[in-house]
Amino acid sequence: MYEILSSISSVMLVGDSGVGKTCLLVRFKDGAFLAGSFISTVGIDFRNKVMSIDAVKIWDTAGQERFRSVTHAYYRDAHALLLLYDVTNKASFDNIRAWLTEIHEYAQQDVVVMLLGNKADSTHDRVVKREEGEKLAKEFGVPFMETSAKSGLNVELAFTAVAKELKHRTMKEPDEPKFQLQEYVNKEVRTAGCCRS
Ligand SMILES: Nc1nc2c(ncn2[C@@H]2O[C@H](COP(=O)(O)OP(=O)(O)OP(=O)(O)O)[C@@H](O)[C@H]2O)c(=O)[nH]1
Repeated sequence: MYEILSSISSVMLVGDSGVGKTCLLVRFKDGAFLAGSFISTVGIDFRNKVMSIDAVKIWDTAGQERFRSVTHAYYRDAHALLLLYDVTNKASFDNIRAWLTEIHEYAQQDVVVMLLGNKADSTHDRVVKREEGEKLAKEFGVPFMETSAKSGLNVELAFTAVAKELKHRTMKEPDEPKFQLQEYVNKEVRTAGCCRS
């Protein structure tokens, strides 16, 4: 147990309140969707999961502004950040720039950041196109995919991709080629409505 915990990667979920951070974590950890009433995270919470690639400790942060000072303290210990917006909420997408500024301010310089457009199952309520997410991610040089905590779309992939990147960084032989995170994501990603199993 100690060995697992000593090599554990720390992944933090960040983004506006209500974008689905807790649901994404629960979907990944337990394979279930938290339907029903929305209970906002207070401060910070975490769960551990042992994946085939590595063990990860996932920090679920509160999106509400009033808890921001609590979460700032945890940024520097994060190896990877999954930054979420909600495809049905334009403001959460517009706030991504502010989140990235905050990440640059508080997180480690070499932190792995991945942008996730969550709630991709909500076709009727969608207000942010996948292309807009792709464009923003390209602008900031971060990998991107859409996810759904409800359907499970790309949830495992989001965590697997960052875990692979982190593992590669620590285990890499000097002459080994760099792991191409975006290429891996592009190859593995599924789009909403797609029926591949
Ligand atoms: N349709 C749909 N609804 C989702 C999805 N993920 C989360 N939700 C719903 O969105 C609401 C907010 O989800 P949470 O996971 O609590 O949001 P959060 O980002 O953790 O919010 P804070 O804790 O306040 O920061 C809940 O009502 C969820 O049921 C998704 O992928 N699809």
